[in-house]
Amino acid sequence: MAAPAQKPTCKIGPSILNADLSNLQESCIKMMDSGADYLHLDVMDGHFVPNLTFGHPFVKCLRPKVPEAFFDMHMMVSDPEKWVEPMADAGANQYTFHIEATENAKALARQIREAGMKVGIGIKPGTPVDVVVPYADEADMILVMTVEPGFGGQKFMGDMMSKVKFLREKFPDMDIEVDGGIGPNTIDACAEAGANMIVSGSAVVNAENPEAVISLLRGRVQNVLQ
Ligand SMILES: O=C(CO)[C@@H](O)[C@H](O)COP(=O)(O)O
Ligand SMILES: [Fe+2]
Repeated sequence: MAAPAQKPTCKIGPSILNADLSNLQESCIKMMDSGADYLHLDVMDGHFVPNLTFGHPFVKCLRPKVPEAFFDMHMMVSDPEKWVEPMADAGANQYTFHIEATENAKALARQIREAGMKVGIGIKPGTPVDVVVPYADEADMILVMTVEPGFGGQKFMGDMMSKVKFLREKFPDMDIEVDGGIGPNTIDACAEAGANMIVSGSAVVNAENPEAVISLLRGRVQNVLQ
């Protein structure tokens, strides 16, 4: 029997993309100590997006340094099928692939679940939201990108909020994540549209007081969820 549906709760997941890359362990620990609910780890392959970050060997080294953290892998890669088992083995908790990167989203979702991870499905700004609907049953979370994937520190695309609203109306119990350009000035639009998983990179990582920013973001989302 399927588990009973649970109302989505607010979760704040810092992206460490714009942190000091030579000291990611410390940045991750700092984010968790500042009240992060999870860590959003951006994997880029230089092909699906025009930038390179890190892969499963890095995740495997990071895992024991932040053993309690939930790792949400944002896989901006062209062959998402290829890295499922290595990421699971490295200690990833959720594997978010892009719908644009696979020809068989259903099979990929099954592969991820069989590997013991939660399933996230992401859409780029140019992808219509209805593309993801047939796969929603297979997913724990849908990610609506609010910037073109590839780089941190970009400008928030407010016109993506219509996608979030559409998904929230259709799937009241689903985790809906937004990612890109989110901080104190853009959180209200995300919260009002119905997002409950909030990725924030530069606004949190570059803040003098990351704890205060995380708490502000959480407060704004919780106000709407209540
Ligand atoms: O996936 C991406 C970019 O491709 C994001 O996770 C960004 O890294 C978030 O950073 P900010 O836009 O919040 O600075
Ligand atoms: Fe991301």
